Amino acid sequence: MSTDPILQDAWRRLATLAARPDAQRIRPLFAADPERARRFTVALDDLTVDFSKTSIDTEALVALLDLARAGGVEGFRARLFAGEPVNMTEGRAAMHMALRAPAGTTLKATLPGGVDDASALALAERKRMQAFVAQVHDGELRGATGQPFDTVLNIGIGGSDLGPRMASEALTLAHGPKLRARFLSNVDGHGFAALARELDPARTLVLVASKTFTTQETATNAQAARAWIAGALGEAAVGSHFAALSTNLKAVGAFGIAPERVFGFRDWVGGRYSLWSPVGLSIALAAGWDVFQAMLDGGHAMDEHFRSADFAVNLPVLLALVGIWHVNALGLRTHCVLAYDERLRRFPAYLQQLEMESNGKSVRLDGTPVAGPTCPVLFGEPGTDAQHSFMQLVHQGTQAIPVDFLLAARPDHDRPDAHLILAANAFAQAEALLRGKTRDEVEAEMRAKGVPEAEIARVAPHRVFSGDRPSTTILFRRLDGFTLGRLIALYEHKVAVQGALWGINSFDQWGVELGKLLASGILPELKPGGQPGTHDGSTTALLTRFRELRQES
Ligand SMILES: O=P(O)(O)OC[C@H]1O[C@](O)(CO)[C@@H](O)[C@@H]1O
Repeated sequence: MSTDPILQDAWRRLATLAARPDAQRIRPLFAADPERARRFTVALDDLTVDFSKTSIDTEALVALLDLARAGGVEGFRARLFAGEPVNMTEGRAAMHMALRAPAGTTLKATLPGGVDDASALALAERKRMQAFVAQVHDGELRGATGQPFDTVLNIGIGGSDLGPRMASEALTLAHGPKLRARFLSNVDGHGFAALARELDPARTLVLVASKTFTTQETATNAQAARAWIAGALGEAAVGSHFAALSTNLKAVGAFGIAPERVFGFRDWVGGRYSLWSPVGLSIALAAGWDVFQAMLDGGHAMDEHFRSADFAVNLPVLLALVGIWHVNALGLRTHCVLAYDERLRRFPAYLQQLEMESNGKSVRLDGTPVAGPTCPVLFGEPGTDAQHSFMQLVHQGTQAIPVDFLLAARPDHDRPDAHLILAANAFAQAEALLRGKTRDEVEAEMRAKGVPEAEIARVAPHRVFSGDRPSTTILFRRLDGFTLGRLIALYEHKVAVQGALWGINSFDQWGVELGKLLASGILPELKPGGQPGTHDGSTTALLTRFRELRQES
């Protein structure tokens, strides 16, 4: 818990406002203020964020903005962009902004061993990537048999998979890819088996994406792909079918990938922020360089906005504060993201890592426990699919779940009727969450249909919607590279602002380590002749049963 009295006051003020009897009501706020929608909507060009369908009123907004100031968000933002080691447990900067900065920018980044000219390094590597992409697209770079590549297979996991997978899908679904992209993340061999059935090794370019190049899943899958290429085309073919995206050039060399096929980056890029780095090569190969560059430009535009806009109109800051209101003031511990856009179907999966790996923490920078909740559990699916699965719970479950709705005004297909149906559903869901349906309305509706009174009494309670369920709508003109870049950077900075306010380090991920360590101990026990180790009773019994089941014919 912070000891700063101004900050403590700011948190207390928020708690007081949240304790008001109507703190979760939203409809009365619209009734009281005809200008509410306008006053609680902020835009950056076409990118429009409407948080009027939350229970944040003027007082709460003032208190939240005060909290942002008292919580040192300005200072944090300055340290972030100055390349200071904001990732204090690893002594590193979080300078992913340098990866999308245009030529002429000077962004530095602290590493454990010194300071990097981050934007210059990023630009140099981007030029190499661009040349590589052009060579693949032009057919200058081909597979060992002389055939041009028709598929890029990205092997990576976590940030080395989720961002590239999400973005390449988002940017190619409308018009088709320049090069088909496939992704292999899970160490489960079924994934590779399915890809090996589908892909032609002679026409597949394999990218091994791993920041550390030590990740077990990626190493296992990369070896499988290597054996697959070598088995089909001969050992000598391997070199022309592989490239690597990593910070660990030594380990890449040991794997046997030639330096000219290695695209590097530095430790000031966190895994979940790496899609802007060479880890995004599959995006550029699939969607084209211009689209990838537009995504970088969009990310940079959001950086500039975040860096310079007053907090009252600063989209990442406001999105962060809306989340703080829900999580800390109102105690809502889940968050749903519904992109009404098939192209963004992997966006919630991507955000799960961005938000939960960044802010799923319970210890403050100074090592003391946090005073309240931090990152909510995030989930989502594309709309309208979500409406036919979990939206029942969002409308009528026992707790309010704040929702982010995302929607493009213009589709990139030629069926405007379908897009209008999609859009109508997005708006209707947000409206239904807000408006709800009273018992009186339900009964009147049933009566008008001639339903008998006994039946009305029996069923009506089940058809009531409480309403006053919060949502934020993010509306934009089109989902192109630029807008996708803006959206991703919007959420990145939102997460960073929340982390700063919670007083935690958003840029490390120690919570993934223990499971990795235990898995490496269990693996030899599972191998033939392996000796059972010391575990809790449940794990010992499960390991025994697993071995028995494997032996049964
Ligand atoms: O790119 P790497 O080093 O293979 O790591 C993959 C992922 O593993 C993690 O370190 C933790 O699971 C993520 O943060 C990262 O994105």
